[in-house]
Amino acid sequence: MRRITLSRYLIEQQREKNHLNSDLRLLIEVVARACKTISVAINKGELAGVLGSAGTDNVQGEVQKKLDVLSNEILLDANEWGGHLAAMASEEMDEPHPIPNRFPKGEFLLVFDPLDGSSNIDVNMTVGTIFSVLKCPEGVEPNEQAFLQPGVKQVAAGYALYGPSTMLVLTTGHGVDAFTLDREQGSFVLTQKGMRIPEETKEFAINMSNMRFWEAPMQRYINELLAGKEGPRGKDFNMRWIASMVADVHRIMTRGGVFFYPIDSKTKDKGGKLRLMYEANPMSMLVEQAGGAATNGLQRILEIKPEKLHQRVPVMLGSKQEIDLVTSYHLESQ
Ligand SMILES: O=P(O)(O)OC[C@H]1O[C@](O)(COP(=O)(O)O)[C@@H](O)[C@@H]1O
Ligand SMILES: [Mg+2]
Ligand SMILES: [Mg+2]
Repeated sequence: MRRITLSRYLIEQQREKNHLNSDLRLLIEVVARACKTISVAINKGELAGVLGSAGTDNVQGEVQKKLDVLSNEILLDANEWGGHLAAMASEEMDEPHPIPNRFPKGEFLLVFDPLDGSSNIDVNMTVGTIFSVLKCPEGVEPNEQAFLQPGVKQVAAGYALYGPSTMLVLTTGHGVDAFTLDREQGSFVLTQKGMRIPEETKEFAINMSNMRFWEAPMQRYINELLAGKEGPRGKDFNMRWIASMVADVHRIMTRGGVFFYPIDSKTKDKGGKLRLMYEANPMSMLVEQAGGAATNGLQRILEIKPEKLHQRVPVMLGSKQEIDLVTSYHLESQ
């Protein structure tokens, strides 16, 4: 089989298809390299002393794990000096991180959730990194305002999955391709071209322990799934919940399904649990590029105009038929 490394793939995407320019190519290569470094640290686990809490809180008021902080630093260090970025923003930092003056600057803005699924770290379960790329509007300072663009403006998005094997799943707006890390060679190799999410599914992912806190349309939808063959849906559904969005979304990208983090009475004041810029937007771009759908219950996530960097949103994404149905329940109840 012809082995296509990520480097070769990106050069071909640039040269033959004109899907990206050399700065975006460099950016993706650098992010991929940083993800390899994060993967090595996660793989060593306790041996590298990277497990456990860092003893600090992030801007979201969440306890930071050592790996949250380390992954954030790895992504910042790797991306500062290449000349491809104007600034970076991260779930783990209060403010955007401008490129220091000693380095050249570029046209792109990089946004990331350095370590997703933090509660899985200490139990040796799958976690990931999520990233999104925007263009810095011309003549605009790369401050918070520059980042507040709807998800439709993303020029690339992807995630690294640190599971039994490490994978990189990527879109530059022309479908979704997946790469697997060959640890001996140290390179990501193309292993799946054109990932597609089937329109129909019998599998859903949601944290059911929050059911009593959900709003009526979400309760109605899930109750109908739980009613199985005898209920209005006329079929039995299966459930999975890994509590790492990257892992749950990767399963959906691979074999279909739906993922929900709806608004509930516990998170209503904050607007939801998951973050629009770091989690919802990049995942929605990937899901739509693979033929699925992503809404906040009322509208396409990618069309939401962010009001602040750390904004949170309800998230419903995956197989199109299910997302259309659950969205229609929310719209009806308006
Ligand atoms: O613990 P819960 O409520 O099931 O939430 C799990 C969700 O929280 C997250 O872990 C949030 O991400 P972070 O680990 O980056 O904060 C998602 O990956 C996941 O889907
Ligand atoms: Mg996350
Ligand atoms: Mg995180």
